Amino acid sequence: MRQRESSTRSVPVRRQGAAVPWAEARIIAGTAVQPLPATEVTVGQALGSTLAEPLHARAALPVQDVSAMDGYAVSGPGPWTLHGRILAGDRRSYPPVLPGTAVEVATGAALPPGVTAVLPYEAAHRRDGLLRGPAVPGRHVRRRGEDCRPGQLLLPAGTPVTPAVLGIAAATGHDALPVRLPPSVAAAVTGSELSTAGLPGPGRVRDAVGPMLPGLVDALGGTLVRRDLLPDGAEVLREWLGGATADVLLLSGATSRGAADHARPVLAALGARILVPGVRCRPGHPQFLALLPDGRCAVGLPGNPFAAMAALLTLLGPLLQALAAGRPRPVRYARLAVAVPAHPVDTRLVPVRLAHGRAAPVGHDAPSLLLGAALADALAVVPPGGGAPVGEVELLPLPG
Ligand SMILES: Nc1nc2c(c(=O)[nH]1)N[C@H]1C(S)=C(S)[C@@H](COP(=O)(O)OP(=O)(O)OC[C@H]3O[C@@H](n4cnc5c(N)ncnc54)[C@H](O)[C@@H]3O)O[C@H]1N2
Ligand code: MOO
Repeated sequence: MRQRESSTRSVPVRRQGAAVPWAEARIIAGTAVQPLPATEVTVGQALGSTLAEPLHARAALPVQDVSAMDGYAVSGPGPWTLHGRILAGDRRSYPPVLPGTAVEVATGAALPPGVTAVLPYEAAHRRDGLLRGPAVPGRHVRRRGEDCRPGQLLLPAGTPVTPAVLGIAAATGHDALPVRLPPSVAAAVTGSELSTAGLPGPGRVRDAVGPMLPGLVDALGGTLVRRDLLPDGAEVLREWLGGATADVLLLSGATSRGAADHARPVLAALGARILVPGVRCRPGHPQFLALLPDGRCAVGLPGNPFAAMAALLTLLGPLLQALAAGRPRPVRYARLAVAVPAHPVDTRLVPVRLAHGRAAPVGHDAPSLLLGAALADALAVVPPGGGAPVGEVELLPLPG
């Protein structure tokens, strides 16, 4: 398995209302919205957000010459006579270390002028009041600014704020960071047959989409701030859309063209423009992307649970990336362990396990069933074409 940057391609013109090829649907989602406004938060609050501006070092690291080892800071060739001890954090000012003398130092201790090397305890011998050992000039001395200079560009805007980013920001003197917070997502899971507890039974289907949403949204870079289970009905959906204030709205179920499938007509009545009317993929072809008059997007997820997951990974990822103005995530590829038949015209999203750089299909991938996805590490993107795919396929990683 290896990684590549995703490429930017132009979107061809096509018949209005027709389902869109999978890759094109993702490009449309990734260009449908403007980035959210930037905000300043403390370093402690920034995890999971995206840098809105480049991060520069506010100070040199290290800020002064320091020892990289516990031992003796020596001047010139040995043997040396030993004078005093300096610990990390010691703010007293020490006189220069003269040739032929040494001072005991802790790792991180500031080195006085005149030090030419640090001799670790393990390499030092003390006898007859003298210190001896191999002190190569410059060895175990960390010079001021050798890790980074003040003002140095450390990270570009668009970098996801990970634990390491918090650490380097704090180390170079930042207390607050300009970021774009993870976009907020509100979801309406629709279906009068759905229940949230107990056994499924005649006319009762346990909601399998709702429980997936927090983890999937989080893995794609957003935060699920609201999740409601709604009965079928145009009015209830209209009311929900009117009250949902999140950056992105998700509707699961009701995406198709049946008597209880209200999502598209309700959005049309609200003045939404359908950007992606359907996606040429399996499962998940009834998914859609709509642009509301206020500039927010609504994503329609098919009710079948594995189809809902496939749709979420297809459209929500690029949409959240665009809202956060995040740098493109590396695209992962792997070779399929066995030949997987391609569909003549639709992209297939196939649950696979990864081992030894190969992707092996796990089966159990009916649109209504999440067992394959639960067994899998990723969904393999098998492009259309009829014959068995050759070479590598793109992977959509699954959280966990
Ligand atoms: N005439 C057509 N019918 C259908 C088409 C089509 O193209 N033409 N597409 C089929 C495909 S593919 C899918 S997927 C579904 C999508 O349907 P909806 O999004 O309208 O969803 P529902 O009809 O409400 O439900 C479909 C199925 O999934 C079950 N479901 C719904 N929500 C959940 C949930 N949260 N947890 C578990 N199961 C859920 C629901 O009970 C139905 O069995 O349309 C096909 N029909
Ligand atoms: O495409 Mo549906 O989304 O097969 O289950």
